Amino acid sequence: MFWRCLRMAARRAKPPVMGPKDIRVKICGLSESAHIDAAVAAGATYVGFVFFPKSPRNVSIQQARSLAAAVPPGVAKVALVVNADDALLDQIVAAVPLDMLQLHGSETPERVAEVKARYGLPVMKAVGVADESDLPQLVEYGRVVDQLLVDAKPPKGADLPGGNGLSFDWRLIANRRWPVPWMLAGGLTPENVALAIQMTGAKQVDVSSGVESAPGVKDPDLIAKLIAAAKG
Ligand SMILES: O=C(O)c1ccccc1NCC(=O)[C@H](O)[C@H](O)COP(=O)(O)O
Repeated sequence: MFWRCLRMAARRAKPPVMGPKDIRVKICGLSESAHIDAAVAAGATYVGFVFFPKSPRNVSIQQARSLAAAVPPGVAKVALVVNADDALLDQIVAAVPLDMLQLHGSETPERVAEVKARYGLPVMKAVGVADESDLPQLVEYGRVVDQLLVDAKPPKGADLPGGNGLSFDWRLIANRRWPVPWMLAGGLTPENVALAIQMTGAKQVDVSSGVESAPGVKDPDLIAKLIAAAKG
């Protein structure tokens, strides 16, 4: 009896531990259903569609609509936009069944709040990090968003505000925490993702060019390798 009570107390005292397999992965910039299938089969939690004409990963609203139909329940469909106005967002949200909006431009906290209220969808805001001075923005946006995307800051004059395959110094965010869930992004690959998770404590990662064989061309093997490496 004594030992049974002791065992039960020990079990109760154990805090729930998040194992490496619980790491959530978002594969961003998908434009072919075979690649969505590969991401889903490998255990992706989120798939992202890019609506940004300058991007090699850009999809039309009709394309995204049919890609979204191939995503099984339980995998979140994310629309990525850059400084989109209401007219564009209205069209995307009306046509594509979505679980989240990702704002990847210079949207202000006020605009983020407006988008959240207008569409009633969870909003993730990307914040570019290059050095210590970029960190206060994460606190500011953390007050209005549902999730933060902690991404590498694009180089000056870059065509794309994200998806550049560049990392930032992960030591900058080691042991930092924000009041909302967050994803680590920027230059993650099957080779470095485990170290990035270990150094930053990220529980979610977002990857685009690190699982491509050429800009905009996803590689199913790299998708599987990346997700396996992230989940330990
Ligand atoms: O991926 C794009 O082409 C893109 C275009 C415009 C804005 C954002 C874009 N990508 C944002 C993402 O969510 C990427 O997954 C994130 O920046 C990481 O990219 P990468 O370093 O290529 O893994």
